[in-house]
Amino acid sequence: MPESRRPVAFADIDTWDLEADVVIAGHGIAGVSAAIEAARAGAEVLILDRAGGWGGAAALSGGWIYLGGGTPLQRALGFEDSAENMETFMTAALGPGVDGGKIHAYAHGSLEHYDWLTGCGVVFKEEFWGEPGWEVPHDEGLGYSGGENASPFREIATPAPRGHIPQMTDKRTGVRGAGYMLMKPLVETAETLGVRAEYDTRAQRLVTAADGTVEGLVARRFGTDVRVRARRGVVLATGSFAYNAEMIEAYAPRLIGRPAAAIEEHDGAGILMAQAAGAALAHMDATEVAFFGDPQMMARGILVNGRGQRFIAEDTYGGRIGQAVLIQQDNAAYLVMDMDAHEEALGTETSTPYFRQPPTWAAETVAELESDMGLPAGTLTATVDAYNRHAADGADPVLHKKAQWLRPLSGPVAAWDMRGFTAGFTLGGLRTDVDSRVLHVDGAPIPGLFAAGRCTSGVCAGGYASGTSLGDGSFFGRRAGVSAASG
Ligand SMILES: Cc1cc2nc3c(=O)[nH]c(=O)nc-3n(C[C@H](O)[C@H](O)[C@H](O)COP(=O)(O)OP(=O)(O)OC[C@H]3O[C@@H](n4cnc5c(N)ncnc54)[C@H](O)[C@@H]3O)c2cc1C
Repeated sequence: MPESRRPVAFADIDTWDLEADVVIAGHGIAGVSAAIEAARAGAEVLILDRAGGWGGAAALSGGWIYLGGGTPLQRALGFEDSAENMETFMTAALGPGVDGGKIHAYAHGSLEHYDWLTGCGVVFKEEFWGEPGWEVPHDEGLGYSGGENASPFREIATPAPRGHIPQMTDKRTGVRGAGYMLMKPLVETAETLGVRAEYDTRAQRLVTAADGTVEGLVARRFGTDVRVRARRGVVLATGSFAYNAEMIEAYAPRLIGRPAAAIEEHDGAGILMAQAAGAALAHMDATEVAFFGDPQMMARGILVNGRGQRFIAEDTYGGRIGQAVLIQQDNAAYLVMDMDAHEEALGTETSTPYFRQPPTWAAETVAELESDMGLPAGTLTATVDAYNRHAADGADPVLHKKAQWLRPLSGPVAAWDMRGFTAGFTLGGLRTDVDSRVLHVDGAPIPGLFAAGRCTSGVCAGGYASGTSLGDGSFFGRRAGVSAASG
């Protein structure tokens, strides 16, 4: 029998085990941001987490947080940006079907959000990393993180790097990574404000009054029910459903067997609890998709599909490549490079040296390579012929890779079999308004219920840029805290 998610009737509870004005389920990025703002608004705040401590996926993460509009860091490093420019990029890159109100609020609130983060003690080092990469190799504070400077977005909006990375020392993911360096000052800020936390406490069901108002929740701790009263509001901040196999099958089946950049605690609990109280959902099919390739190599080569054809500008954001491979190319991709390009790539710095594996095939000619790869005769050769003809003129009229990466392939060539090299996490979830109120299927807010982070549908409706999860989790987490505190 699956555990019940149905709301418990408020009238049936006589005694409460824990009590606060605002009760938050989940002590990751959305939860801690909600806690700080609720406490600052004068509420007594209690955070519950099913894990043994704070942090969630956020503390293990790469720490990229999407900020722009001309932040002090962008300006100090010589980059022009505006809220309008940021909004244009986000609308184009994170759709189709973005929530225009959320993107507008996010882009226009970004400067203030930057100040809020640094005011809580988050440090961004004044150094830019401009090479292709998944993460910065050192402690640089700014980088491109969503294909802003690659086709098609560089033609749609003025390119500006918006991936802000909290400074780390002696980088060690999960201990001294940038995600940890984002979470630590926020948690310390919450503690200073008197926010309490209870761990090993798993929120299971909401408690609702007869009129549907959320009055608290029931959690499980070591096999026992814990009844938690929320005098002003409950905030759900429990993360994605990447590790709920049934939900993945139902909503985002391309991710079956390939969860990544998520934690096992992301089992969709917050979504299910709220759904059982009538909450609406949005973009449940949307997924972030990482691609296990080295960006320094990909930019210098060509990526082809199972028909030997190019399908994306190879110098774009790796997450955009991942989505294209998994969703449009049946999870099949091959990287093709000549020897010179390969050697040049190996001479560069990367944060992902483990993606630099030896090639699967190597041959003297493209025709031989094509045959070794089992591609239909004439397909890869036609692709390379066309690529080379235009690359010789410094152009890529097919996919618009930037001129700096264009060079005809010549001499011995090699290919990497990258079929199935994708994994990711879910972006869909509860439908919330710009004030992080959870919306009922009838469109009205559910009284007393708020949510943020990956258990909601945030700024990403389809596309993704690194930093938008920590970004919208913290931005709309804050709003959830303010709304919940105002009762
Ligand atoms: C290796 C890695 C790298 C990443 N890199 C980046 C990056 O650079 N930039 C970026 O934007 N994103 C990145 N992400 C993704 C990002 O970390 C998450 O999407 C983000 O943390 C989601 O925020 P959240 O608050 O919704 O969830 P979390 O930060 O995971 O917090 C959710 C919390 O809820 C708790 N919880 C779950 N269920 C319950 C329950 N029933 N009751 C009580 N508590 C519960 C969990 O234990 C967890 O502590 C990365 C993730 C990983 C793992």
